[in-house]
Order: sequence, then C-alpha cells, then structure tokens
Amino acid sequence: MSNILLGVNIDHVATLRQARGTRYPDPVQAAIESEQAGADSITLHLREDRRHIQDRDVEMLKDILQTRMNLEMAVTDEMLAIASRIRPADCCLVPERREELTTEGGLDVAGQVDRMQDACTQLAEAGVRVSLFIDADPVQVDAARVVGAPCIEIHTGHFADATTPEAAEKELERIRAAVQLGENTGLQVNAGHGLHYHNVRPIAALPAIRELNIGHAIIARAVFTGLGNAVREMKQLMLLAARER
Ligand SMILES: CC(=O)[C@@H](O)[C@H](O)COP(=O)(O)O
Ligand SMILES: NCC(=O)COP(=O)(O)O
Repeated sequence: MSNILLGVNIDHVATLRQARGTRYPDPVQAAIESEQAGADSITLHLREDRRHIQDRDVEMLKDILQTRMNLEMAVTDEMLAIASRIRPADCCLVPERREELTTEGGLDVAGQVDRMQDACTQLAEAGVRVSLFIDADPVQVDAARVVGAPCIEIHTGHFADATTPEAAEKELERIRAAVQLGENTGLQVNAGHGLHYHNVRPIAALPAIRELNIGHAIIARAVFTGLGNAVREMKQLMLLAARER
C-alpha cells in the first residue's frame, strides 16, 4: 500500500491564540488551509483543562470540515458525552495528566479493559470510529482488539525523543513490530506524536501504517513558511517514503 494519509493536528494554533486570549490565530482557519493543502483529516485535542482547543473550535469544525475530524480526548464521562453529541468521524482516546507538558505515553488499555470496552461501545453506538493511542507494546495492541477498537495509533514519542541513532533504531523496531501485529490483528494502524520533517520517513515507510497524525512540527514550520507549504512539504515527504514500502 503506497498511499499514506496525513492528519494535521491544529492544537498549537490554539496554543498561540490562548497565549493572549485573542480571537486569532483561529484554528478553524488553520483547518481549512490544511485541508486545501492536502491534509486528509484534521486532529484536535479537546483537553480537560482546555489549554488550547476550545469547545467552540470543535463545534464550528464539526460543520465546516470537508475531510474528517479526528477528535482526541481523555476517557472521561464528560468527553464521551461530548463525542457522542458531536459525532466526529474518528475519536482517538488518549491519556491525560493535568501537569503534563504534552502527551507522555500511551493508554493502558490492558489495565482497564472493562472501562475501555464501555467507551468503545458508547462511541461505536454513536457512529464514531474509535482509535486507541497506545505505546508500541504487543500487550496493548492485543488489548485494543479485545475491547473492540477498530483502530490504534502507535505512540511515536519515544522514537522521536531518542538521543542516539541506536536508541532511535531500537524504538523503530518496537514500533515496526507493534504495527505489524496490529495489521495481523485486523486493526487499522495509525501513528503519531513528535514526528517532524527529519524523522518522519522511516515511520511513513512502515508498510501497514495507514495514517500519521502530526501537529507540533507542522505548526512550528508554518511560522516561517506558511501553513499551506508546511502541510504540502510533510505530505510530500510521507508519500515519498511510502513509495519505498
Ligand atoms: C496524543 C498526542 O500525541 C497528541 O495528539 C496530543 O494532542 C498531544 O497533546 P498536546 O496537543 O496538548 O501537545
Ligand atoms: N496523536 C499525535 C498528534 O495528533 C500530533 O502530535 P504532535 O505531532 O503534535 O506531537
């Protein structure tokens, strides 16, 4: 499969807006421009602390997006109720800690099977496709199957944070094995977190990966090149890598 999809995460456009409490930059404009530049979906993380994306952003984009909304959220009753009402195409369940700078790891699905099964069932009944954000851990991949999630998103943060080529290669092998297990298990396999223009290609080249969700690096590059160019450049890198599959 030489095609690979890009989900652009617009959280950090909202981070810039929230820094001053202004109306700009508007994540809604970022989503439209990202779609026009080739994004296959738009990811936004409605955090419990609303540090960046606001409920208003989700409500507006529900009626504006021409591709797909991938709503990231914690597994809480509040967020499950919002997702069941908004009914995004995709909902990616992620761990959240109030004091974290950004997402630090994957969901412990295996340690809370009943809770995860209930969440997956509730969202599926609302017509929402569920993805579970998990570490590259076979135990978690199998648990995602057990709880009935159709998709997983492999956390690539440890790969991105590796400080030596050897450590990066070790993390890439863990990701490669988890991605292959996910495909063999019948799950759609996505990946994301910490990917940027200099580390995305080996991840995009993994044959079974369907979609990459990338945000921080694209928004950072957009500061200098414009968002459209930043999205186009990332998509081009991914497609070049996918041809090596
Ligand atoms: C789950 C993930 O890796 C990111 O999509 C998440 O959005 C990171 O949280 P922040 O956007 O708050 O950095
Ligand atoms: N789930 C990963 C995502 O949406 C974007 O993460 P990042 O590229 O902002 O680190």
